[in-house]
Amino acid sequence: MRPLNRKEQSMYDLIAWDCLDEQTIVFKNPNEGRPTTPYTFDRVFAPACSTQKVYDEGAKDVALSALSGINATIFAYGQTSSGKTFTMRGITENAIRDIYDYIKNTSDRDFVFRISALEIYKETVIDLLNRESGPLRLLDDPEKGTIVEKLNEEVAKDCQHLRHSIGICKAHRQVGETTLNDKSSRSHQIIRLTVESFLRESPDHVKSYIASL
Ligand SMILES: Nc1ncnc2c1ncn2[C@@H]1O[C@H](COP(=O)(O)OP(=O)(O)OP(=O)(O)O)[C@@H](O)[C@H]1O
Repeated sequence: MRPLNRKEQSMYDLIAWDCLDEQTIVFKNPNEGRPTTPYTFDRVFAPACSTQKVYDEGAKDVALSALSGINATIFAYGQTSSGKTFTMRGITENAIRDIYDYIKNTSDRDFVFRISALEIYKETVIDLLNRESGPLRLLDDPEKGTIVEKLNEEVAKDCQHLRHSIGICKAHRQVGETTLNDKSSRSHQIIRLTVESFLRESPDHVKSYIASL
Protein backbone atom coordinates (compact mmCIF):
# COMPACT_ATOMS: atom_id res chain seq x y z
CA MET A 1 0.00 0.00 0.00
CA ARG A 2 1.26 3.47 -0.74
CA PRO A 3 0.70 6.56 1.41
CA LEU A 4 -1.62 9.30 0.18
CA ASN A 5 0.15 11.63 -2.24
CA ARG A 6 0.06 15.44 -1.97
CA LYS A 7 -2.97 15.80 -4.23
CA GLU A 8 -4.97 13.23 -2.29
CA GLN A 9 -3.99 14.86 1.01
CA SER A 10 -5.09 18.27 -0.25
CA MET A 11 -8.48 16.75 -1.12
CA TYR A 12 -8.70 15.20 2.40
CA ASP A 13 -8.86 11.69 0.92
CA LEU A 14 -8.73 8.79 3.36
CA ILE A 15 -6.82 5.51 3.08
CA ALA A 16 -9.48 2.91 2.40
CA TRP A 17 -7.61 -0.16 3.64
CA ASP A 18 -6.10 -1.31 6.93
CA CYS A 19 -3.09 -3.61 7.20
CA LEU A 20 -4.02 -6.09 9.91
CA ASP A 21 -0.64 -7.82 9.79
CA GLU A 22 2.12 -8.62 7.29
CA GLN A 23 -0.21 -10.82 5.23
CA THR A 24 -3.67 -9.34 5.57
CA ILE A 25 -5.54 -6.21 4.52
CA VAL A 26 -9.12 -5.31 5.17
CA PHE A 27 -11.39 -2.65 3.68
CA LYS A 28 -12.26 0.08 6.18
CA ASN A 29 -16.00 -0.15 6.07
CA PRO A 30 -17.65 3.24 6.69
CA ASN A 31 -20.78 1.31 7.61
CA GLU A 32 -19.46 -0.06 10.91
CA GLY A 33 -22.34 -2.51 11.33
CA ARG A 34 -21.31 -4.72 8.38
CA PRO A 35 -18.37 -7.12 8.57
CA THR A 36 -15.61 -6.66 5.97
CA THR A 37 -13.74 -9.38 4.14
CA PRO A 38 -10.00 -9.72 4.84
CA TYR A 39 -7.70 -10.34 1.83
CA THR A 40 -4.59 -12.45 2.38
CA PHE A 41 -1.31 -12.12 0.44
CA ASP A 42 2.18 -13.64 0.71
CA ARG A 43 3.33 -10.29 2.08
CA VAL A 44 1.73 -6.89 2.66
CA PHE A 45 3.79 -3.69 3.03
CA ALA A 46 2.05 -0.93 4.99
CA PRO A 47 2.06 2.71 3.72
CA ALA A 48 4.92 3.71 6.05
CA CYS A 49 7.23 0.94 4.68
CA SER A 50 10.26 2.19 2.79
CA THR A 51 10.93 0.99 -0.75
CA GLN A 52 14.19 -0.38 0.68
CA LYS A 53 12.15 -2.76 2.86
CA VAL A 54 9.94 -3.77 -0.08
CA TYR A 55 13.10 -4.49 -2.06
CA ASP A 56 14.87 -6.35 0.78
CA GLU A 57 11.92 -8.60 1.59
CA GLY A 58 10.13 -8.82 -1.74
CA ALA A 59 12.61 -8.52 -4.60
CA LYS A 60 16.27 -8.80 -3.55
CA ASP A 61 16.51 -12.60 -3.74
CA VAL A 62 14.94 -12.57 -7.19
CA ALA A 63 17.24 -9.78 -8.45
CA LEU A 64 20.37 -11.52 -7.20
CA SER A 65 19.36 -14.96 -8.45
CA ALA A 66 20.11 -13.68 -11.96
CA LEU A 67 23.80 -13.66 -10.99
CA SER A 68 23.76 -17.40 -10.44
CA GLY A 69 22.37 -18.07 -13.90
CA ILE A 70 18.65 -18.17 -13.12
CA ASN A 71 16.23 -16.22 -15.31
CA ALA A 72 14.40 -13.88 -12.98
CA THR A 73 11.59 -11.36 -13.46
CA ILE A 74 10.27 -8.66 -11.15
CA PHE A 75 7.11 -6.96 -12.27
CA ALA A 76 4.58 -4.53 -10.89
CA TYR A 77 0.90 -4.82 -11.71
CA GLY A 78 -1.95 -2.62 -10.59
CA GLN A 79 -4.37 0.15 -11.39
CA THR A 80 -3.27 3.62 -12.39
CA SER A 81 -1.59 5.58 -9.58
CA SER A 82 -1.12 2.55 -7.34
CA GLY A 83 2.64 3.16 -7.14
CA LYS A 84 4.16 0.80 -9.73
CA THR A 85 6.57 3.33 -11.25
CA PHE A 86 7.65 4.68 -7.85
CA THR A 87 8.32 1.21 -6.45
CA MET A 88 10.03 -0.20 -9.54
CA ARG A 89 12.44 2.76 -9.66
CA GLY A 90 13.49 2.09 -6.07
CA ILE A 91 13.78 -1.64 -6.73
CA THR A 92 15.89 -1.06 -9.84
CA GLU A 93 18.28 1.30 -8.00
CA ASN A 94 18.69 -1.15 -5.13
CA ALA A 95 19.18 -4.08 -7.50
CA ILE A 96 21.91 -2.25 -9.45
CA ARG A 97 23.73 -1.38 -6.23
CA ASP A 98 23.59 -4.99 -4.97
CA ILE A 99 24.62 -6.45 -8.33
CA TYR A 100 27.72 -4.25 -8.48
CA ASP A 101 28.54 -5.00 -4.80
CA TYR A 102 28.38 -8.68 -5.69
CA ILE A 103 30.76 -8.14 -8.61
CA LYS A 104 33.20 -6.25 -6.38
CA ASN A 105 33.26 -9.19 -3.99
CA THR A 106 33.64 -11.84 -6.70
CA SER A 107 37.24 -11.34 -7.66
CA ASP A 108 37.68 -14.63 -9.55
CA ARG A 109 35.16 -13.76 -12.30
CA ASP A 110 34.62 -11.12 -14.96
CA PHE A 111 31.07 -9.96 -15.72
CA VAL A 112 29.48 -8.52 -18.83
CA PHE A 113 26.08 -6.78 -18.60
CA ARG A 114 23.82 -5.93 -21.49
CA ILE A 115 20.74 -3.81 -21.16
CA SER A 116 17.74 -3.45 -23.44
CA ALA A 117 14.54 -1.56 -22.75
CA LEU A 118 11.23 -1.31 -24.53
CA GLU A 119 7.92 0.38 -24.08
CA ILE A 120 4.54 -0.90 -25.17
CA TYR A 121 2.26 2.07 -25.69
CA LYS A 122 -1.10 1.78 -27.44
CA GLU A 123 -0.12 -1.57 -29.04
CA THR A 124 3.15 -0.12 -30.37
CA VAL A 125 6.57 -1.36 -29.26
CA ILE A 126 9.32 1.26 -29.06
CA ASP A 127 13.02 0.93 -28.19
CA LEU A 128 13.54 3.17 -25.15
CA LEU A 129 17.30 3.29 -25.74
CA ASN A 130 16.78 4.35 -29.35
CA ARG A 131 13.40 6.03 -29.80
CA GLU A 132 14.28 7.17 -33.32
CA SER A 133 14.18 3.55 -34.54
CA GLY A 134 10.36 3.82 -34.63
CA PRO A 135 7.88 0.98 -34.00
CA LEU A 136 9.47 -2.47 -33.70
CA ARG A 137 8.02 -5.74 -34.99
CA LEU A 138 7.36 -8.77 -32.78
CA LEU A 139 8.40 -12.07 -34.39
CA ASP A 140 7.71 -15.64 -33.36
CA ASP A 141 10.87 -17.70 -33.22
CA PRO A 142 10.32 -21.48 -32.88
CA GLU A 143 13.25 -21.78 -30.44
CA LYS A 144 13.43 -18.44 -28.64
CA GLY A 145 9.71 -17.66 -28.49
CA THR A 146 8.64 -14.07 -29.12
CA ILE A 147 11.48 -11.78 -30.13
CA VAL A 148 11.51 -8.04 -30.72
CA GLU A 149 13.14 -7.35 -34.06
CA LYS A 150 16.01 -4.82 -34.04
CA LEU A 151 15.80 -4.12 -30.31
CA ASN A 152 19.02 -2.41 -29.30
CA GLU A 153 21.12 -4.15 -26.63
CA GLU A 154 23.86 -2.04 -25.05
CA VAL A 155 26.85 -3.35 -23.16
CA ALA A 156 26.88 -1.58 -19.79
CA LYS A 157 30.54 -0.78 -19.17
CA ASP A 158 30.07 -0.04 -15.47
CA CYS A 159 27.54 0.90 -12.82
CA GLN A 160 27.39 4.57 -13.96
CA HIS A 161 26.78 3.52 -17.55
CA LEU A 162 23.92 1.22 -16.48
CA ARG A 163 22.35 3.99 -14.35
CA HIS A 164 22.73 6.40 -17.28
CA SER A 165 20.93 3.97 -19.63
CA ILE A 166 18.10 3.53 -17.14
CA GLY A 167 17.89 7.35 -16.86
CA ILE A 168 17.50 7.51 -20.67
CA CYS A 169 14.60 5.02 -20.49
CA LYS A 170 12.94 7.14 -17.81
CA ALA A 171 13.29 10.28 -19.93
CA HIS A 172 11.96 8.54 -23.05
CA ARG A 173 8.80 7.07 -21.53
CA GLN A 174 5.40 8.34 -22.52
CA VAL A 175 3.78 10.29 -19.69
CA GLY A 176 0.17 11.45 -19.68
CA GLU A 177 -2.52 12.26 -17.20
CA THR A 178 -5.23 10.01 -15.82
CA THR A 179 -7.99 11.01 -13.45
CA LEU A 180 -5.93 9.49 -10.62
CA ASN A 181 -2.36 10.28 -11.67
CA ASP A 182 -0.98 13.55 -13.15
CA LYS A 183 2.14 11.76 -14.35
CA SER A 184 0.77 8.41 -15.39
CA SER A 185 3.14 6.27 -17.46
CA ARG A 186 0.24 5.25 -19.73
CA SER A 187 2.40 2.41 -20.98
CA HIS A 188 4.19 -0.82 -20.09
CA GLN A 189 7.95 -0.84 -19.78
CA ILE A 190 10.30 -3.82 -19.89
CA ILE A 191 13.94 -3.42 -18.91
CA ARG A 192 16.06 -6.52 -19.52
CA LEU A 193 19.49 -7.10 -18.07
CA THR A 194 21.52 -9.99 -19.45
CA VAL A 195 24.49 -11.17 -17.40
CA GLU A 196 27.43 -13.20 -18.67
CA SER A 197 30.24 -14.20 -16.33
CA PHE A 198 33.62 -15.78 -17.03
CA LEU A 199 36.34 -17.19 -14.82
CA ARG A 200 39.27 -14.72 -14.66
CA GLU A 201 41.57 -17.58 -15.64
CA SER A 202 39.70 -18.02 -18.92
CA PRO A 203 41.44 -19.13 -22.11
CA ASP A 204 42.76 -16.39 -24.42
CA HIS A 205 39.85 -16.59 -26.89
CA VAL A 206 37.40 -15.78 -24.05
CA LYS A 207 39.57 -12.86 -22.90
CA SER A 208 39.69 -11.43 -26.41
CA TYR A 209 35.89 -11.87 -26.70
CA ILE A 210 35.41 -9.80 -23.52
CA ALA A 211 37.90 -7.18 -24.74
CA SER A 212 36.01 -6.88 -28.04
CA LEU A 213 32.70 -5.90 -26.35
N1 LIG B 1 5.59 4.23 -1.68
C1 LIG B 1 5.29 5.50 -1.99
N2 LIG B 1 5.57 6.50 -1.14
C2 LIG B 1 5.26 7.80 -1.44
N3 LIG B 1 4.64 8.16 -2.58
C3 LIG B 1 4.33 7.21 -3.47
C4 LIG B 1 4.64 5.83 -3.22
N4 LIG B 1 4.21 5.10 -4.28
C5 LIG B 1 3.68 5.98 -5.15
N5 LIG B 1 3.74 7.24 -4.66
C6 LIG B 1 3.20 8.44 -5.33
O1 LIG B 1 1.90 8.11 -5.81
C7 LIG B 1 1.69 8.65 -7.12
C8 LIG B 1 1.38 7.54 -8.13
O2 LIG B 1 2.49 6.64 -8.23
P1 LIG B 1 3.03 6.03 -9.60
O3 LIG B 1 3.14 7.09 -10.65
O4 LIG B 1 4.24 5.25 -9.26
O5 LIG B 1 1.81 5.06 -9.98
P2 LIG B 1 1.69 4.02 -11.20
O6 LIG B 1 1.07 2.78 -10.63
O7 LIG B 1 3.00 3.86 -11.90
O8 LIG B 1 0.64 4.78 -12.12
P3 LIG B 1 0.36 4.66 -13.74
O9 LIG B 1 -0.10 3.25 -14.01
O10 LIG B 1 -0.74 5.67 -13.95
O11 LIG B 1 1.64 5.03 -14.44
C9 LIG B 1 2.95 9.45 -7.47
O12 LIG B 1 2.72 10.78 -7.08
C10 LIG B 1 4.02 8.81 -6.58
O13 LIG B 1 5.06 9.72 -6.27
